[in-house]
Amino acid sequence: MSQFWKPGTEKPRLVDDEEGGVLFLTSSSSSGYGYASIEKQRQRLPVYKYRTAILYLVESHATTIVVGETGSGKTTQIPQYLKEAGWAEGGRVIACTQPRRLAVQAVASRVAEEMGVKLGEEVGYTIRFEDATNPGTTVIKFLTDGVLLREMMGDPLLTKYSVVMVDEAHERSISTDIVLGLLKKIQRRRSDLRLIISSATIEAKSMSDFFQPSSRRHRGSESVEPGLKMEPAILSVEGRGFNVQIHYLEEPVSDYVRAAVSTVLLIHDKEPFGDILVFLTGEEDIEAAVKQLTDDIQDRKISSGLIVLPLYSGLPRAEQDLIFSPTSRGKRKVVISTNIAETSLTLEGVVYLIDSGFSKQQFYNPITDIENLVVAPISQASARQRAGRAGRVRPGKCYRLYTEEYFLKEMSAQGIPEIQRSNLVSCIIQLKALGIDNILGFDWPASPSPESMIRALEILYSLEVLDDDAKLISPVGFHVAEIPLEPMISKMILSSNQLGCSEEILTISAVLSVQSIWVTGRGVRKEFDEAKMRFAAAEGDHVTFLNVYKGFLESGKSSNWCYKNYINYHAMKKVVEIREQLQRIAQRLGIDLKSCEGNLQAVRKAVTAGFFANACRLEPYSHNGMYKTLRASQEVYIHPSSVLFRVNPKWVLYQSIVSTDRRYMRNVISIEPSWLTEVAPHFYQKQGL
Ligand SMILES: Nc1ncnc2c1ncn2[C@@H]1O[C@H](COP(=O)(O)OP(=O)(O)OP(=O)(O)O)[C@@H](O)[C@H]1O
Repeated sequence: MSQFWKPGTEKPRLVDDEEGGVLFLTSSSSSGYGYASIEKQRQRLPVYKYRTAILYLVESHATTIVVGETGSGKTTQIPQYLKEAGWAEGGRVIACTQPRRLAVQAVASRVAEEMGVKLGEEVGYTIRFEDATNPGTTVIKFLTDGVLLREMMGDPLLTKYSVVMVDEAHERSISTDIVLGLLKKIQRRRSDLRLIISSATIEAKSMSDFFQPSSRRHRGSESVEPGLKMEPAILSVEGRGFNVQIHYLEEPVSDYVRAAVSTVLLIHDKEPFGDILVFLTGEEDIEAAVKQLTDDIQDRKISSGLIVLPLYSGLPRAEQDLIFSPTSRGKRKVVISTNIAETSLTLEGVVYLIDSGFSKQQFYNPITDIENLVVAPISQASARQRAGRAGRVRPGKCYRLYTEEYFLKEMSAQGIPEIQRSNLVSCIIQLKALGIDNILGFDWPASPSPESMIRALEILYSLEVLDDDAKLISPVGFHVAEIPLEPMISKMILSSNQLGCSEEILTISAVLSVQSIWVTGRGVRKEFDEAKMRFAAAEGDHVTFLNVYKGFLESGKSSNWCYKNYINYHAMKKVVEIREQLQRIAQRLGIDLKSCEGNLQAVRKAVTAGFFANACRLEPYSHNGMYKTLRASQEVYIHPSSVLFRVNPKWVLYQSIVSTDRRYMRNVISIEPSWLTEVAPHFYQKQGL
């Protein structure tokens, strides 16, 4: 297929000679970046001209909102300016949050490099399950907003931080929104705490409205510093790194994976060297693109020089890190990614950017309690962030796989905040653990629907982590809140302690935390089904996972073994990683690490103790495998990927639902109905079961 590219109307902003001319590289390899000293590179970033203004505003205002183009230097420079100005003196720490783990690590290592210090000492980072900081020496700390939220459980006023910078605030992840609401609350108690809210595409006005002091807030303030302004300041950083030329399609395409592959080959044929970053939506279409690209290269007998690298959250760390390795001369790297690379990342060699215009997004319906991950159009703000991954160390080109008219007329300016389209169970338990009892009255930057909140409270109540007054029950509620997984999985882990099967349940929890351990896209369906049958357990998917995990360990964690058995090697390595981390947390919570030695009833009961609310019964006389949920009498079916597909036991539990033509249950296990009343008598009444 061919594409018809036309340059977009976004005016190319030419690089000011003085600002960026010297940085222009003729060398295609990333190693060329070393020509200018790091100090010079820092001074050439647009944000440098605003250094004094930023420091003045932070000094004089409780909250400063910084809006600046992608690549202008907000993330890497502002924390350093603050440190240079003394905000890290006296044992205080400067925090900078990011919505994504990958960005946290990448920016922390860049800042450590710029400061000439070892990562993990003066500059450190913390992400879920990984802490690379030194409490004695770290003064600039990058962390996900989810981790900052967890830190608040131990230190509600965040006393060790002098400044918290919430970066990429436009993303409006659930954690970002909760963090913003809580920081506003903390400010009322700590006027010495400074906030910086930054992004390239944030709606500064609405953010500023959110942080306006209310009279109520003033009354509650304790000893406001003299001269400190509580009204937020807004600073707009003008200028960008390098020009990124935007190209749109003349006609829409229906198959964006195919279009992305063709565009990669087109660039490789026609354009000078420079790496390519492609944004697709998820593991399946990324792996499909990797395969198509590899096949096309072979068919066309191109002496390729192309190094194709997938990037998604399900990949183990070592594989993800390959995207940062420098490209050797004569080679071209193609990174095919989900939106985990959308914000804050600088991949030095990237010159060309291909944007499919889609991402996978969560949509939750509180009435049916069904959460769907669907492929949906991105917003203009996301498209700008994606384009901003090029043009960071040299000029770039961005190919949008949609028309300009579509960008201007169909794409929304900003996405819907995650809090308004997600299940709130995890979010509410965290707020409760922080002592926020009046959830409905919480000051949200964007309010979630009352239905979602009520549904989440109901689920937490049924899990027996909240009492009749909707307060966390000690200690179980606090333990569930402490395990960084969805509360139903956490509850299952805690229950495994009494049932003597924590070893097995930790494995199951780790598998439930990755997307899928099966490789479905390869070869013939029949072969895949046969491979799966080698591990299949009559009890269902959870027990099957135990068999796969055992086989993987016995094979010496062999990739070959995975390949032969249609098992996703990357996912299995991730399972091993997550399991190790969960084991440490379980020990900290006093859970005995014990195996039930094949007593599968204990394992199934522990799963029931977490997921009892997702119980379903096969409809009597059903010929097509129709189940009804016990809770809402919803019609559901076992997903074809489950080992219980067509087996249809009478009583089952599921982990999640995916809706396509029907509502399908994923990760299904058979149970005895009597266990429901045994583990959750408060939830199920004996009658009728
Ligand atoms: N790892 C790196 N290698 C080389 N240059 C880098 C690296 N990280 C950052 N830079 C340089 O610093 C510039 C500023 O990056 P920074 O992440 O601070 O920008 P930003 O304004 O926060 O952008 P964004 O909103 O896209 O995150 C980049 O455009 C690039 O020139």
